[in-house]
Amino acid sequence: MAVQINPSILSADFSRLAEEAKAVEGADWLHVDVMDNHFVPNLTLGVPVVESLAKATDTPLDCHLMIEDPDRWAPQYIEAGAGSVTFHVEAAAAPVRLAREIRAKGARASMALRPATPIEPYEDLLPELDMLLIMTVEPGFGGQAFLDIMLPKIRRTRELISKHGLQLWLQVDGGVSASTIEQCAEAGADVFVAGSAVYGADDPAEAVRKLRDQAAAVTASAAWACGH
Ligand SMILES: O=C(CO)[C@H](O)[C@H](O)COP(=O)(O)O
Ligand SMILES: [Fe+2]
Repeated sequence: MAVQINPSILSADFSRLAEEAKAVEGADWLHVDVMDNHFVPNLTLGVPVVESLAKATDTPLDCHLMIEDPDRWAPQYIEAGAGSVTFHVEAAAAPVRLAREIRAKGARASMALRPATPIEPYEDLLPELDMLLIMTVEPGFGGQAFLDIMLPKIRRTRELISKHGLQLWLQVDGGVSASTIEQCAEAGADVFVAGSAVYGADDPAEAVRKLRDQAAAVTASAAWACGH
């Protein structure tokens, strides 16, 4: 699979969401951070905004649910138009059932790990997923510094994906920029969320293209990507 860049609208101007979504058309997915002020100490947007965004852009929506009780809420985001739904394993009561339900409703099922959550206990769940998200900041806010202590976890996860011959995508989110994307790609990530690095740029669409070129150049010669 080619590398993918998913701009995060968390760093966009929320009073102009439709325009901001259009400004990154050409990106692979639009990353939508849903926060409930319980799972994380911040509040963003919910189902009605996702429904409006889905109508305002042709870019598919990658909804990152940083909420309690995703088992209850995830299906509503699919009905609102999300093409991919990520729940946090720390918040899910029944992650296998939830992943199966997301897939059954026609969306891509994705599971996220906070920085302190290891991948190893979840090895057997990987075939149930279309994407795994490794957070490279503590979830809750855009514009934080990239946690390079997450690089070994990205590497170990890529090894597990290869060991089981899986096709799932490996996404990183938090502090991804021109200075950090190459390390993530080298470690094995192939889907990159970028908020401030895209919406903080003068030309967001150009920022997406540059990040994609940078990641693709690394992936082309990365050991993990041979035959990818
Ligand atoms: O999930 C998130 C924060 O919890 C955001 O997707 C992430 O922080 C993107 O912003 P930036 O690229 O500026 O770090
Ligand atoms: Fe996110």
